[in-house]
Amino acid sequence: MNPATQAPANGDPILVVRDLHKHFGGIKATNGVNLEVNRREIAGLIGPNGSGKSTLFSLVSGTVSPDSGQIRFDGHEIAGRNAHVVARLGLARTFQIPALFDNMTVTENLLAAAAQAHWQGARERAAETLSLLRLEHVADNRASDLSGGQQKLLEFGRAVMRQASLVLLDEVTAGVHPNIRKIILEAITQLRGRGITFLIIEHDMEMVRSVCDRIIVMDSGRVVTSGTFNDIVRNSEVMQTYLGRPQ
Ligand SMILES: Nc1ncnc2c1ncn2[C@@H]1O[C@H](COP(=O)(O)OP(=O)(O)OP(=O)(O)O)[C@@H](O)[C@H]1O
Repeated sequence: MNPATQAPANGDPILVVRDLHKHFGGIKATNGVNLEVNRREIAGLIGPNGSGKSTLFSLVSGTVSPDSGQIRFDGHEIAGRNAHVVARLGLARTFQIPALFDNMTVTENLLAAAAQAHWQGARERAAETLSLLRLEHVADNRASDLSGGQQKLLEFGRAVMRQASLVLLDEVTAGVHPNIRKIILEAITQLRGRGITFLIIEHDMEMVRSVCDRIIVMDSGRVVTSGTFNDIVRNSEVMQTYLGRPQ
């Protein structure tokens, strides 16, 4: 059985995005995005390169301000709010290129993430996170000495340390060894069991199939459809849009 189906989403949206626009010069990076993510859902966000997925993450997490539109997170209107405010409300994101403190150890990187959010119980949580992500053996290594895959694990761990209710993962398994990908997939499923919601940008359709309850498809700055993996695969127009262009 697909472990991702053990804790179904309950239909209560934690994130609602309405008519979200952002342009960079003449490029409409998001051009009227509408989407919802339900509590405890693992939602996949797919689409061709340049379709606006990372920009959407930046708009939702507050590192970029929208030109117009609404973003409602856990009952709060957050469009244009500062990233620190959004993080404090319980939203965490990872970046495609891990944003680590290179000269600090793995444990220190985890503790630093907690210091930015919830310090209480941070040492215990760091130990749990090291165990969840099988990073105990490198706990005292500097982040810069880790492999690329381990750095991705640590980036994920830093999001976990923030005790967020919604975690946005930007290609967290891209280019990692299959063993590390398995650790990440198991951790996502386990954390969802504890009530955390995930929105995941992912190009790897096998990863999407194995972990996501629902897939949201973007193209040219808009959401074009959403559905289960089987719905999406059956939709030949979407598959052509997604697979018919260079990735
Ligand atoms: N800071 C920026 N300045 C100028 N253009 C930008 C900026 N950020 C994004 N864009 C442009 O906006 C469009 C959407 O980019 P975005 O990175 O959101 O797409 P994406 O779907 O995440 O792509 P990928 O899968 O390659 O990461 C692209 O044309 C991109 O070049």
